[in-house]
Amino acid sequence: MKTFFNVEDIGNLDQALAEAKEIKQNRFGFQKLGKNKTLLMVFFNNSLRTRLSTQKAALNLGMNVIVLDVNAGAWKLETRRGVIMDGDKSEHLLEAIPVMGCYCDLIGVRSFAGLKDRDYDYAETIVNQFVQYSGKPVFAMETATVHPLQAFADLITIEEHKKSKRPKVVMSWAPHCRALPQAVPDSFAQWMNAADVDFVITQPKGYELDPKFVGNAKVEYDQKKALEGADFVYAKNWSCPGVTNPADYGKILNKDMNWTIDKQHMSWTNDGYFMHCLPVRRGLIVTDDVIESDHSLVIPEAANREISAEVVLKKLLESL
Ligand SMILES: NCCC[C@H](NC(=O)CCC(=O)O)C(=O)O
Ligand SMILES: NC(=O)OP(=O)(O)O
Repeated sequence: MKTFFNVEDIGNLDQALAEAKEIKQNRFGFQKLGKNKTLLMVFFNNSLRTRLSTQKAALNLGMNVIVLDVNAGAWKLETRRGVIMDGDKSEHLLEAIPVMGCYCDLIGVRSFAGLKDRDYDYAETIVNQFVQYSGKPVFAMETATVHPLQAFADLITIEEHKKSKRPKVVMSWAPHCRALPQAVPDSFAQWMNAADVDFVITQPKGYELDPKFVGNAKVEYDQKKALEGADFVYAKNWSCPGVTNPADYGKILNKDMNWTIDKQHMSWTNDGYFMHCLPVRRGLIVTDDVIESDHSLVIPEAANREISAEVVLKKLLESL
């Protein structure tokens, strides 16, 4: 595996899940693979889980790890080409990327959508420059449109908790006070479409995700109908993806608190589990009683981030 952005990159999904199970039982079994290899993690945005779990996974594999927080100590980076750099940006991304590539063997990049220019975000402009100019394998730690380490960890968690061969998984939009990217729901949809689950997306009108991620998923605008019989409820906010109206890209169109996942919402499910990638805003996305209940999987999901990252790093190391 030379890059990790989409579900296809991991190869056969059943095999990847089997590998995750094996690694979970023996996380230090491949220490030789990472010896004298360096992972560079580049963060343009905040992180708790991705930062810690990916670093832990690399250490499990015997790797060395360097972390760069671009906004805390590095030179401010210019990303546009053809500009006179007489502002506050001291260095161009086109020099910074190959320089970063000199010091490592693998690069993880976190660079969220700016939510201002849909074409710029959906072309994955920043991360593709890392792929093109770093000379090293690059993987997503949440980019403008994908967060595959999260989706893979979520799938592992569903596999561990499912009570039927083909569970019903419902991804529900929920309200939020800030405009959030679509990377988490995009990737979750992509991975659920590839997995052996009955997948439904529910959202208010105007929040339709990009068709390339929705694929053949069922879209149900009535949240109650969608949640009926659900085995897993995957809550997430996202801002307007601008599919039906490009001018609305990145906007908050709706803050309807009837979409907040509370006890009543969970009572419509098949004794379902609650899931969220975290960080989560209580009172907006989910109520305290639901996230604290014994049917909340938010901590096991976060724990499985170490496992998804280890499988991915192992595959990238094997291809060096
Ligand atoms: N990596 C997990 C989610 C990251 C991001 N959430 C956020 O920015 C939440 C910030 C806040 O609640 O203020 C998102 O939705 O893509
Ligand atoms: N779920 C997730 O990616 O969390 P962080 O943003 O804290 O890394």
